[in-house]
Amino acid sequence: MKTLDLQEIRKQLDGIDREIVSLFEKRMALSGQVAEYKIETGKPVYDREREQQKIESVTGMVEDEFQKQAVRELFTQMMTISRHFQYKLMAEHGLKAENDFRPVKNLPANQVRVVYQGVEGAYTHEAALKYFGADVDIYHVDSWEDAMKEVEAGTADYAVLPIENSSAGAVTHNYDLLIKYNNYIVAETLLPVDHALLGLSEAEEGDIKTVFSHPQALMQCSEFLNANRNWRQISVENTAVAAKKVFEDGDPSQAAVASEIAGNIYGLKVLKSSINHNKNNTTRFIILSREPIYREDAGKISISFELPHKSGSLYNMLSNFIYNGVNMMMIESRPILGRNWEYRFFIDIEGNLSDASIQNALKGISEEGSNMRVLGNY
Ligand SMILES: C=C(O[C@@H]1C=C(C(=O)O)C=C[C@H]1O)C(=O)O
Repeated sequence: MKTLDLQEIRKQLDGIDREIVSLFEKRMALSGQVAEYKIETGKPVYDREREQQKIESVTGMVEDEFQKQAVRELFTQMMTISRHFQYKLMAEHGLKAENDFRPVKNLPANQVRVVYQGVEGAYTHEAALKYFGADVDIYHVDSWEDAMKEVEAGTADYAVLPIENSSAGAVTHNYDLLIKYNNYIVAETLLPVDHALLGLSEAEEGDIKTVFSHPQALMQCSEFLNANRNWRQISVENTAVAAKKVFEDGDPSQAAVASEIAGNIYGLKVLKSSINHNKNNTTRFIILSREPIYREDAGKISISFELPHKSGSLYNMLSNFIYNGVNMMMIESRPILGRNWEYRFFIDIEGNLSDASIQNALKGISEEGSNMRVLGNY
């Protein structure tokens, strides 16, 4: 008896679904006609007001609260799909998201000037040497922000900045600087980071009372450092500055957390090597240029955008990747200054700015989110 009922109900469901699919196809065909109109008139795909009216009108057609919510979700999804279809048609007409980026075979490398924050022996210095080699003109400034300014002003061709560490996570301040300055990420380099506890030549581990380093390095070694409860941990601008300070103060109760290379440069002894708890500790550094260029074979794109403080807005934005088959590699959010509890998102995706699928996804995000920026393709 029960099986018979189920079969009967399912037959009815099948009939309704056939109608839904046929209506959906008709709806999409009309959406295609709207796209043609938009191509001719230069109107954008996304019409926020029309979508709001549509949601109000269709939710008004049902009484029950559960059904209202269901109809809202259903139509939000249908209109999202309809927009993606329109972006696709626009791209086929050669209408893509505008950007100033130029593809290049190779990044300019002749007689370039490279800036980093810190002093000699800082990890960023190592990263700059690793990426550019020892033959280019590498100099340093006091802060990450100064490094960004040097590039924006044209005093340096490239800046090297840490952006993410495999154990301590994002270098959040540098995400904010990516927004504040109009520089572009043109490359990245990974540097294994192995911290040592460094002291004066006459010092022993038992003498130590104060440890200086960059807060990121203190975090990466927190298990070791926190096991020595009587040590005071003090933050300074960077690890090499810490090493320099310990040498200059000449106090055997002081130690620095920095690389063994920095220890060599500043004449310090290794009291204990490899004190970071993650033995694969690696920092990702980005290379910035004021020129919006990308290597033809670049495979990763960084973007940022802001979203209305509304349920589902991130979910809807990410559908631009899903519908275009774009793989997302990383997402990070930062508070927007002056707008409490609103966030700016930073996303890395796989792809090249010349890919049609990427152009489609970016067109969608630039229309539907606010202040979308392509930070670089590298
Ligand atoms: C179809 C249109 O394009 C988009 C999709 C909509 C829809 O599918 O109903 C509504 C508004 C637009 O964001 C349109 O402008 O009417």
